[in-house]
Amino acid sequence: MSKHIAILGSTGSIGTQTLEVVEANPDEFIVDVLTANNNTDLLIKQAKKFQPDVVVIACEDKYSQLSDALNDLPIKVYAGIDAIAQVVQMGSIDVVVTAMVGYSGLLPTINAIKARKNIALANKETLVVAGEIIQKLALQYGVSIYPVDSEHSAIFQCLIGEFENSIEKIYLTASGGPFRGKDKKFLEQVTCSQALKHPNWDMGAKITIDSASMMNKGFEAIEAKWLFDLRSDQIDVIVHYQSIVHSLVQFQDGSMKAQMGLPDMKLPIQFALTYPKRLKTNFPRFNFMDYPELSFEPADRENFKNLSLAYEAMNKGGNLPCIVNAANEIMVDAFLKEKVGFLQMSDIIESCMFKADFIKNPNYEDYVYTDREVRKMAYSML
Ligand SMILES: NC(=O)C1=CN([C@@H]2O[C@H](COP(=O)(O)OP(=O)(O)OC[C@H]3O[C@@H](n4cnc5c(N)ncnc54)[C@H](OP(=O)(O)O)[C@@H]3O)[C@@H](O)[C@H]2O)C=CC1
Ligand SMILES: CC(=O)[C@@H](O)[C@H](O)COP(=O)(O)O
Ligand SMILES: [Mn+2]
Repeated sequence: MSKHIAILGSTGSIGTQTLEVVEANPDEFIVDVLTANNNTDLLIKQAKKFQPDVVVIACEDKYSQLSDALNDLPIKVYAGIDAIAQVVQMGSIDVVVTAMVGYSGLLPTINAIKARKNIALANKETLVVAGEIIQKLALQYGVSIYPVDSEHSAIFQCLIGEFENSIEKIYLTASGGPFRGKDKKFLEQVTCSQALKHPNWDMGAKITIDSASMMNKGFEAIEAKWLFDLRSDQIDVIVHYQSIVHSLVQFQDGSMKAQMGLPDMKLPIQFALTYPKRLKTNFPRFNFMDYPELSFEPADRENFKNLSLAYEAMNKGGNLPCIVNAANEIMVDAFLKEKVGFLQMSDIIESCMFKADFIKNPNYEDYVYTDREVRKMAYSML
């Protein structure tokens, strides 16, 4: 039977690759919902091709352009962020792919879980901000959260067939980004266009900057804590610049399992949608002779302070990861607009961690409050 899917953020890097997976497997999937923020042109093309029941554009000014373009088709058109948070509850949907970027993914994910939809989770910020709430809800509503992020998909794949939680530790691999091996003197001068050149992955702008600053790996550590129920001392980061080993699990008997392959998000996306089934693909295969050496080195937490800040937030818990996320979203946006330097991003995030109200046991409203206040605070420090 075909799976009915909703893709939140269908016009982005993960969203478009999800649609490539759908197109290659027409018997497996039916697209019920597509959403975007602003990009009406692409959303219209996708709607005409995949004929979903519903499309939503977050930016309300774009509503008439979208609805005019689709008015001869049996597609319902809505606009606004509230509409995105509502459509995930549609009865027909089996799985929601959270491919929106940033904090905007949180409420739709909560609503989808409460409507008993399984989640293919790309939006790591959801777990960074509110991992505890998400995991509690998933348990309460009997929902599965399948990781899309390549490292977490790797760990998930390594855990198949392991029936007891016998994980000693996991190693998240990091490419090191475009500035691997560089010192503070160099990092002080780097530009936005240099930071946007990821060595191995073609991704949206926000995660590409996070990879360059190593905040991405810090967020992935927090994401792993919640997905796999680990303590922070069980989560290590190792730099592996080729991005072939996507992550490793070390078990209590000393055995280690890794998942490998060429860097291509279509595999983790597809597996998140088909688990436990593996579909035949024509994705390019890894050839050992193209990579006679794979290298591993420790992460540089001195020059890339964001990694330490994220671990500090994970260790202290409460709303501190939410504080880091909100400050980071403002900083990445400012860096992309050339309003802040590369190293200043970490300094301002650290100041926000120090100054913002700490809440030990936050509820959803506390996260909303924290996100709003820290955005203002970070913005005022630019
Ligand atoms: N790209 C990758 O390879 C990977 C991405 N991820 C994670 O997946 C998520 C998506 O990343 P990526 O695809 O790279 O991002 P992109 O920037 O490429 O795409 C983001 C998508 O979300 C939409 N969007 C952006 N802001 C909002 C908003 N406020 N409300 C509603 N929709 C919004 C965009 O619409 P529009 O096009 O109209 O702006 C677009 O469809 C992130 O959380 C990222 O960390 C994880 C692992 C790998
Ligand atoms: C593809 C993916 O999962 C990204 O999160 C990737 O891991 C980013 O690369 P870095 O290892 O440089 O952060
Ligand atoms: Mn990743």
